[in-house]
Amino acid sequence: MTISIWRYSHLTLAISSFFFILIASLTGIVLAFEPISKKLEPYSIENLDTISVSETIISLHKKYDEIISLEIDENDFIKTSVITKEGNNDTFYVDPITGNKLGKPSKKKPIYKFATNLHRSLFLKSTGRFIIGFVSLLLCLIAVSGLILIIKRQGGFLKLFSKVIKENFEQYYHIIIGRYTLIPIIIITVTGIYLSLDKFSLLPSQKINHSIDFEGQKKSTIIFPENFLLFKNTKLSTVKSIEFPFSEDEEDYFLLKLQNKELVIHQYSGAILSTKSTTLTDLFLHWSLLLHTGKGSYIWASILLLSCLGILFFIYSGFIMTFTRKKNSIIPKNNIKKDTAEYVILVGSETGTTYSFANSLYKALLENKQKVFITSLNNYTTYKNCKYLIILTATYGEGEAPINAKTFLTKIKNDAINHTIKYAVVGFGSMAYPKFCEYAIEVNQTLQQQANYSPILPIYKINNQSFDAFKYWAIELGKKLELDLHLKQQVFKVNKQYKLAVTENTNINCDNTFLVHLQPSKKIKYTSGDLLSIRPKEDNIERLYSIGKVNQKILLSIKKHEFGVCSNYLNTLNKNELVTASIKQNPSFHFPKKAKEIVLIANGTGIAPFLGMLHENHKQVKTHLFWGGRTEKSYKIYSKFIEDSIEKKQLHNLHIAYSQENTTKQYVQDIIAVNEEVIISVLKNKGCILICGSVAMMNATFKVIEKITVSKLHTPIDYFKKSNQIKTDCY
Ligand SMILES: Cc1cc2nc3c(=O)[nH]c(=O)nc-3n(C[C@H](O)[C@H](O)[C@H](O)COP(=O)(O)O)c2cc1C
Repeated sequence: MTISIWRYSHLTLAISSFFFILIASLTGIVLAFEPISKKLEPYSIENLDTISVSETIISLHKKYDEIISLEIDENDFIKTSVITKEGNNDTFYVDPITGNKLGKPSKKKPIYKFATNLHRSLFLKSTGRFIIGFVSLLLCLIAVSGLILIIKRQGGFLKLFSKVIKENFEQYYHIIIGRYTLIPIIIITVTGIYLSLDKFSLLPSQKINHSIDFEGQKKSTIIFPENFLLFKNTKLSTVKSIEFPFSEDEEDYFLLKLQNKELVIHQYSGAILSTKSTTLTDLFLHWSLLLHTGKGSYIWASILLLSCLGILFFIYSGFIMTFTRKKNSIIPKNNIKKDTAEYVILVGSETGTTYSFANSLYKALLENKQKVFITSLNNYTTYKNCKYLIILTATYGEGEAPINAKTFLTKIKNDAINHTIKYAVVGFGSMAYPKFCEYAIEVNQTLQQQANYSPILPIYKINNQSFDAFKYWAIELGKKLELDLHLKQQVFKVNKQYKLAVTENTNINCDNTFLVHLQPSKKIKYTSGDLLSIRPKEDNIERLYSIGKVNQKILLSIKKHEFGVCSNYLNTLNKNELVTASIKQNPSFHFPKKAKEIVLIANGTGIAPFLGMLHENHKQVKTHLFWGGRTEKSYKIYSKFIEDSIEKKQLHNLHIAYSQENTTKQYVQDIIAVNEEVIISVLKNKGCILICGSVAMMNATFKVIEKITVSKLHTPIDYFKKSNQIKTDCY
């Protein structure tokens, strides 16, 4: 079964029961406080396993005329009903050793009464009870389908608790909280269903019937109850309740309810007249009540409370995820028939973002007066006049097709075309996954093997939905097609914008690189490794720069590109000029707080976040920096930051590779290979490796590290990536 069937079921169940689940969780939160507050009352009796029923009867008889009943609840409070020496009926919590009255049982507070009624039956009596029971079942199914989704997403049951790749806040915490609340939620729902079945008398009969033969009983000598052997040997910890004989009639008896059985006891001889074990139905009912309500345990009640809060978060995050997916997945309405189109855009998407890219390409082609048809990959069919097939697709699971592309490969393999079609494939994926853009690669390979298909451009892979990268690809496509493809980004959400003043802007060096120092106009939260998002007025396209935090200022290292709108804009800024930008938190690329040894690897401008991290390495954690640049002059621009860190013992080893300095070119991966002992020691000692810079450098570095981990640590590099010991921020 595909992930999407489970996702569909999860979503449908959640939407259909959302309102009732919301009420049940809100009231559940209120009700969870009841057992907690009860537990805080001062009536709990300790060491019930050392006090016998006899001792209790003796002490109560000393103080009161008659005992009617004794009850021990889940909080170890002992409630008794007595007739006092003054002849009055009284019910209170009692101390079994002294017989002293401890306090009166309090009445249920109105808020709890209200919440209980709403929680149990929505104030609708039997109909409400039925709805709530049914909703418990739905919630249980939602939890189970959620579990299956997580297992599928993580790549198997054993990886259930392995690292979750963060796509966005809602998705990430939906999974993280889901993993921890899953078992309590299943317990809440199963016990809820059981309690409902009981209310509708759908459980096997649970009444215990004692049959007592009083005729067969001999007239016995009178023994006082406190001297009954059974009462002497029975400790209060095993007792649920005792009903005392109502009158002196010999046919009136003691009814002793223990945790696992019920006994009828002759009131004069102490003989056991009948014993019946508690039925399984009764036992389950008892446990269902305790587990569903949290009675008797404030730890469990607190877990129930947190689970209800978790459910509220699932409602919120589920809603946001669905809404975003729906908003992203809008395919424009085609205004021509499929067989008229010369351009066909096929989209493979699961959560919808690829559609927004496809839409901007579709609009750009329309603006160029081209005949375009757009649809999803699964809808692929014949296109009579198609000259160009453009495929934009995401990758899911472990390198698999997204939901709306599952049938595409089979279809295209079985479809012979009799005219030439030029094609281009763009893969959307994330480098955080081992099989980066794998499905797009498969699509591209399949097209390569099909007769009559020829590529316009080689496959192009986009990491983390970079619109910049897509725009660049569109320019290349435009050149081939002799069209001006001006893509406009759909902007959904712009983070909070801040004004930053330029405090320093260096001259460009031999590599066209410069440093900008920016001072936020008010206090904002950021750290080295976070990203600064700038949208220049010219094109409003977001550019992301990795931040180094140095002396409470933002340090950016930027390479000026000849036609780069943003890099040229930043390069022309003078001191005190203001830049408008926002911060994108990037917690997966912060300086590790706990690692004992750290390796930082960068090339070119990728060093910027590391300059900040070294500057803030106040604990002087052992740190090695590997940097690759072109020449010694390239290094100059960073030297004062690095030398300062070495002096302050915030950087312990520096390794530099120059690619243009000597006759033999040296790259950062080469100096890593000759310093393999550093990599081994860091990975072995649960240290961390951070890589920042170009994707080409990252891939070359991965190859070298993989060789080291396999040969020296007998572990594939993926293990360290998944355990977060290797982190990247590459572009
Ligand atoms: C559960 C899950 C699995 C993913 N697996 C991969 C993968 O194996 N390879 C990859 O490159 N990207 C993977 N991605 C990233 C998506 O392909 C990427 O975020 C893409 O831009 C999403 O596009 P969409 O919103 O159109 O579905 C995965 C994302 C998720 C949520």
